[in-house]
Amino acid sequence: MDCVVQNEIILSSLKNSGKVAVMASEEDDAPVWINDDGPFVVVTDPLDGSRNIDASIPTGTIFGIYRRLVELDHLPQEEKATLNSLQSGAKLVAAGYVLYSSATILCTSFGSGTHAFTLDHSTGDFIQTHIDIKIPPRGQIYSVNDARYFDWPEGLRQYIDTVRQGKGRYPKKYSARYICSLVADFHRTLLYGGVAMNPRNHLRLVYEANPLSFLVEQAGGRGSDGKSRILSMQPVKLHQRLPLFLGSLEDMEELESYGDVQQKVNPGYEV
Ligand SMILES: O=P(O)(O)OC[C@H]1O[C@](O)(COP(=O)(O)O)[C@@H](O)[C@@H]1O
Repeated sequence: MDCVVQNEIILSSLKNSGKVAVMASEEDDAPVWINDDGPFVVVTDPLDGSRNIDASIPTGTIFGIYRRLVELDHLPQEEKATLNSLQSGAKLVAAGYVLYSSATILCTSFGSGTHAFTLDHSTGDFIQTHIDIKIPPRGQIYSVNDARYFDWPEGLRQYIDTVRQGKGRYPKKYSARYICSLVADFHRTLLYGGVAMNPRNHLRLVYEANPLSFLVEQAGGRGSDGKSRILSMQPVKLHQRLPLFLGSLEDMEELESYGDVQQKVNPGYEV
């Protein structure tokens, strides 16, 4: 499986559903208009963490669902496809991800809690295994690529140095976990608590940050760019990138209290 094939599979399923007006994918430069009468708009990162595939490290699919904006129906196709896909995360009606790991897990929210389902390979059904997930208010894990430590701003360095030593608001030493596969790092954070972050302008607002922020908020946590709530942002470009911090409420509050946590230096690491 690769990103291109996965993108095609998702597009073809959405076409067959008859329910989708437009699909915007991280893999495509522009959104694809599917059906004038489709009530929904789908944004997706079809295969996140794809650099991990050859090493059999977990990967995932992320998606968000909006209603089609009928007031835009009169516009040319290209324009309405883009504007429908640029809705603020506050307007999501559903979001989710599929984690491909030791189990295949579909985690989703329709706006009343976050729930997870595990694939039963013998029947092909997804069985509800995690009802109304609540992220612990405080975790003891931080998840970040800390090879970038010397490119971080002072606030972020101080935060990590502090929790590592157990000198923060929670008087225990934190542990580091970083799979470098956003869905997997997020899934662990949702279940165990703590904070998962990528402080540089790397992850996408539309395809990654909004859907995962919706899920974490529905589970009682917070998604921010280090300063502001992700779901309150108005995307201006489809492939807009930003720093992303997702996690337990208390950990997020503590992290944001350091103020200066967004990495400004972004040399474009080639790994
Ligand atoms: O190189 P970094 O900053 O650690 O970024 C790793 C992150 O990038 C991703 O691989 C996504 O990047 P791509 O969209 O370029 O594949 C995430 O899965 C992962 O969390």
